[in-house]
Amino acid sequence: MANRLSEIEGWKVLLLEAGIEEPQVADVPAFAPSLRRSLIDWEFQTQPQRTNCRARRNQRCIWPRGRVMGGTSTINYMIYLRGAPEDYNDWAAMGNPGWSYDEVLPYFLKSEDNRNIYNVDKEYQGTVSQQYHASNGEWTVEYYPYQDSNTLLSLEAWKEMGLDIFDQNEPRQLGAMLLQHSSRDGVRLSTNMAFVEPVRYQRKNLRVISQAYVTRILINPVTKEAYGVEYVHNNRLVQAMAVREVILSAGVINSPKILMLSGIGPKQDLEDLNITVVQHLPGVGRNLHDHTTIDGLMIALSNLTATTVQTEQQNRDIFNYVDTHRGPMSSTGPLQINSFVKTSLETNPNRADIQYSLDSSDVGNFYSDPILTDEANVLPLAYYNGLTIRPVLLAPKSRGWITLNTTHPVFGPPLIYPNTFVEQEDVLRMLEGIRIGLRFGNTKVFQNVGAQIVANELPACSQFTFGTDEYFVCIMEQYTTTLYHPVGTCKMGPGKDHLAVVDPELRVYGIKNLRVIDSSIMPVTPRANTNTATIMIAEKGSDFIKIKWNNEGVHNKHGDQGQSIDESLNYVASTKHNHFTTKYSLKSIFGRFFKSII
Ligand SMILES: Cc1cc2nc3c(=O)[nH]c(=O)nc-3n(C[C@H](O)[C@H](O)[C@H](O)COP(=O)(O)OP(=O)(O)OC[C@H]3O[C@@H](n4cnc5c(N)ncnc54)[C@H](O)[C@@H]3O)c2cc1C
Repeated sequence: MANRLSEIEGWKVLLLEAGIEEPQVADVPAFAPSLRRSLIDWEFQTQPQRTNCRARRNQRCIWPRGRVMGGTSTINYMIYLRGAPEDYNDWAAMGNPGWSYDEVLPYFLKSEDNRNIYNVDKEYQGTVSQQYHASNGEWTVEYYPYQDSNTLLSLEAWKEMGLDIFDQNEPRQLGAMLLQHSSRDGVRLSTNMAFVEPVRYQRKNLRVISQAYVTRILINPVTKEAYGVEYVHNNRLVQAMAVREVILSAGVINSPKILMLSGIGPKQDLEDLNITVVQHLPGVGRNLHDHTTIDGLMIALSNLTATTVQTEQQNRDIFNYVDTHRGPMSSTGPLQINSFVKTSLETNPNRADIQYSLDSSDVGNFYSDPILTDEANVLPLAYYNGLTIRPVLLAPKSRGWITLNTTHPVFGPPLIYPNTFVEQEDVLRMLEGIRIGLRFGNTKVFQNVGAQIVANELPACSQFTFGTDEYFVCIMEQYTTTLYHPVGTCKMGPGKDHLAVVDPELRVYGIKNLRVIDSSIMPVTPRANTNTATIMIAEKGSDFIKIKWNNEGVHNKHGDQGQSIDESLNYVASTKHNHFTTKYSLKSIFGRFFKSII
């Protein structure tokens, strides 16, 4: 958004980010898990519920979100998948003109800088049509430079299961592939590095303030016009005035939170907290859904393919990565293999309802303490002796909600009620997904290298026998986890949809000059990882703004106050990254990483 809007020289753009500058440690693909629960994570947690996360500490699942320049794209796993055409055709059919697949495809292509465009084609024997990829955008997409033997075996195992191998960023979905990622030459490429950094110090009309914590949007209660933002920076409460628009892109948890703090949301909830209601919108914080999965389905690898190595070798790999951006650190291990399958509950014959994600694991650690292992999963993805098979619920029926924390509504985390597995249909789909996952783990490909499914019962489900439906239903309730793709809390929809928060041009209902543009607007989650769709939404959203203001011009109703940035702000721009600015610091990363980040 910041990049696209500051293309217009006559506009001033102020980007406020609560988190710090992007640390260099986030660059390293294999370190992705250790960014969770660090200084650059909001560290949200779900509220205890009967149907999910029961074995987790205090019955709460962790829900990481990036609190850093680049947001969650700086801590995610970089998988580049867009979803199926039907996902977007569904959005359009729900009353959102302009959002069908044919209409959003150009916006996917606009950002894309595919560095393997011809390889993608070759890899899949010429099945990839060039119309589905582009290489002129800012956002680099590539194969990681490194694939270990388990990664390649996993693809073979899916083939043995009868899945076709092809590029799943073309319209077809059911099958498997070696994924491309949002990285450039083996280094993470966040939205910050792709879109903000290249123009940040080049364009005078773009100002970026990190560590600026937005507390509310300023709205005239009479005219219901948004005219600015209030935020805390350097322990001072500051107001920035907007001449044209305020754009909220605080993500699926904090966008609804900031709306509610600004008097926009379910009337009763706001009144309970003595917040003056500016606009009653019952959908704010509702429609929360996610790509849920489980722990506890694991393949133990034999010495033939386990990648665990001595510390000396790890150090060599790190030095090698620093020098070359190659080797085990330059990838996310077996997570590079994706597959989409359908269960018998999916009525559309061409549509996937389960995705499989294959996570590097340490079998001994996991079975000695599955909870702590999940929370403290800081080992690089490159070294493992187990593969966790995660069947992912792509089209969940259950819907949860988010509301303000009554004791600390402004600076405390909002309350997250995910409602995972409340709907029986979700449980049944997951059960089938687990059974397909077991077949995958038992393929000849894995048997031939001495790998096998671990049939140990996890502690909270030890009253059941591994392999029974009862056991797996128990696993769902106790060892729930997620791919961390929550969406939907500021739903886009037509006016007649009582849960809609924004219209199809992403304008907040009932409020002038205020849009929400992030993953929270997705009415239904795409059946794929959500980052690529979020960037598409930002591309499309910025065009809405350009079209509106280029047609209407600016009518500054705020007189002298109407500056896009409060110029009285005594702000000194930081041009340095706070962490790991030298090669040396990366080389000693194991020693220093935890002290500096966590
Ligand atoms: C561990 C993990 C792995 C993932 N892996 C993948 C993957 O491989 N592929 C994929 O496609 N998707 C993945 N995702 C999901 C994907 O990254 C997100 O869906 C996407 O980044 C969401 O973008 P967003 O703009 O909606 O929100 P965010 O990226 O979260 O951006 C919101 C921004 O607003 C800031 N903010 C919030 N509140 C305030 C405030 N009060 N004041 C100022 N600033 C504020 C935040 O700090 C943040 O920078 C993953 C997510 C996680 C957590």
